[in-house]
Amino acid sequence: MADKLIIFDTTLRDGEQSPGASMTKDEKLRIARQLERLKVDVIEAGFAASSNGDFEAVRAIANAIKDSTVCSLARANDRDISRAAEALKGGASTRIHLFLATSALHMEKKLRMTPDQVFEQAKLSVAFARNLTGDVEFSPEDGYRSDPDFLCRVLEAVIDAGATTLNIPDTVGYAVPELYGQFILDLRTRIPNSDKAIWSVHCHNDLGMAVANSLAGVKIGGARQIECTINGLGERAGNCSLEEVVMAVKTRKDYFGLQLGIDPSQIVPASRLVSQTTGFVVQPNKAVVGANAFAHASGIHQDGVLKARDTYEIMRAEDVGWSANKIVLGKLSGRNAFKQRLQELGISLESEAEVNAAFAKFKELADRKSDIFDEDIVALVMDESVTAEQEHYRLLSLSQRSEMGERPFAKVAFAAGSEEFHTESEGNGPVDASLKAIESQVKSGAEMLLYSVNAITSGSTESQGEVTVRLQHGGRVVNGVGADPDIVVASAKAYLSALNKLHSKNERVAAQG
Ligand SMILES: CC(=O)SCCNC(=O)CCNC(=O)[C@H](O)C(C)(C)COP(=O)(O)OP(=O)(O)OC[C@H]1O[C@@H](n2cnc3c(N)ncnc32)[C@H](O)[C@@H]1OP(=O)(O)O
Ligand SMILES: CC(C)C(=O)C(=O)O
Repeated sequence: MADKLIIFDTTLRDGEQSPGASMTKDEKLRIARQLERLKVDVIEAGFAASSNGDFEAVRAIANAIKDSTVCSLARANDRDISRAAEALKGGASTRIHLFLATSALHMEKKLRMTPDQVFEQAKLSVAFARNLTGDVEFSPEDGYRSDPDFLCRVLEAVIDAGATTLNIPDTVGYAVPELYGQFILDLRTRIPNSDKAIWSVHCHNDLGMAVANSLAGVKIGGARQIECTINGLGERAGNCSLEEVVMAVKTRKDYFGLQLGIDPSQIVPASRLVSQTTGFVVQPNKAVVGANAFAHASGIHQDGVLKARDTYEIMRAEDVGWSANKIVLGKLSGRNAFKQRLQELGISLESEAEVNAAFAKFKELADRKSDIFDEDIVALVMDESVTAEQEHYRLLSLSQRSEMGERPFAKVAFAAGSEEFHTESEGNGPVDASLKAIESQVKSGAEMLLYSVNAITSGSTESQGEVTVRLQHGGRVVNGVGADPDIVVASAKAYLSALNKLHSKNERVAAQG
């Protein structure tokens, strides 16, 4: 491939350095297999010398993975390097990744070494690793904050010692794109043997610029490997997001002009797997993999996307592994999106006036309910409202008892026309007991399709609760809504409200017949 960008995934090493993201061997193996399906070029599987568990994880991944290079991190000392080599032994394609800090701050305060000692140790450890494998990456840790003259000296020496990839980390996320890109370019220009190695970027997201910096390292600096993680997982604020750099390079091929080996349709499955494994939720507005990345909630955008998708989408949801883009109906939606959804649901209304009436009801509902499901729309168009005077069933009183370890119990009094009913039942919970008590008298035979609770006044446990109950009977679907600060009372009201709608339809049908 002419000008290929190598994707080096470090979810299993730097990603695992996120507090709370540690993974077992089996979890790492599962993710490695998904990374192989995603066709990443290099999988950094762990830091073999860090623990027996990580050693075993690197070993298992090196044995299982055939299509990606498997890599282990190691400090610049013989023990770490030997452990990495041992864990990687037998792998189809493997790499040892050595690091040693080169910034004045790290050398003096952390390593407590002089620059000359660091220079020697870098050279010796690369040479040692090169005796064990043909693929050696060297990272001058905190490289971006290092003195460029010293860095050039070290990098030139490690290339001579056999390093095949030079990775320039912005370890603390201090870089800005133009400066980082120029930094890489300057190093490449100044070092005489720079073309003997592949140049790589590794950026952290402390200032939210990891992706921008990595792309500048490629575009301005001429790097041909990006180190990144799924969902941007990583130490502190994380690393460069794989999904974002990959889709940026693919979508803006006109600008970057680079080839990638990645199969983008595996991006969303990889994101989900990493999120489920680590318990790190992906924010809804996260680029590419967030739940809202291909969702449209406002009428003007929905209208545009329905007419021509590219009015508001620069990539196809299906291309990155979503099943489709989403038109999310809600209070900001317009008539065109609503009509389209009716069509998809197989509902054809007779006239524009009927569509308008249904749309008005839909807007009213959407003002009260944040999530509008397809079933809400079906209920809405099949439903007919019942005025207070037409109400057949009315709640009179409700009491319930629920104690830990005992089966909940409810007593309900309600009116049906001019009659009063006093009824009681047990149930799985107080709501179930109350609805069973009502049903034991009404005997509607209706099937409950949905029960949902929303807080109308938000933000605290003092909120008014709104319950929606959807019932189906005799081919009809109705929604009943009830509100009350007590969720059990709101549920009984919603149930009776749905029964009222079924009752009023039955009455009308009987009157017509
Ligand atoms: C920028 C990065 O992300 S680097 C990778 C960071 N990842 C991790 O640290 C996760 C895995 N780490 C570990 O499990 C442990 O820290 C180990 C096993 C590596 C080391 O544990 P310990 O031997 O107990 O040492 P500890 O972590 O307390 O201190 C690190 C030591 O390594 C030295 N060191 C740090 N970097 C390097 C390096 N690149 N090469 C050689 N020595 C190094 C430090 O100077 C310190 O040495 P000292 O003990 O003589 O002061
Ligand atoms: C080991 C190196 C590449 C690293 O993770 C960093 O410097 O952030």
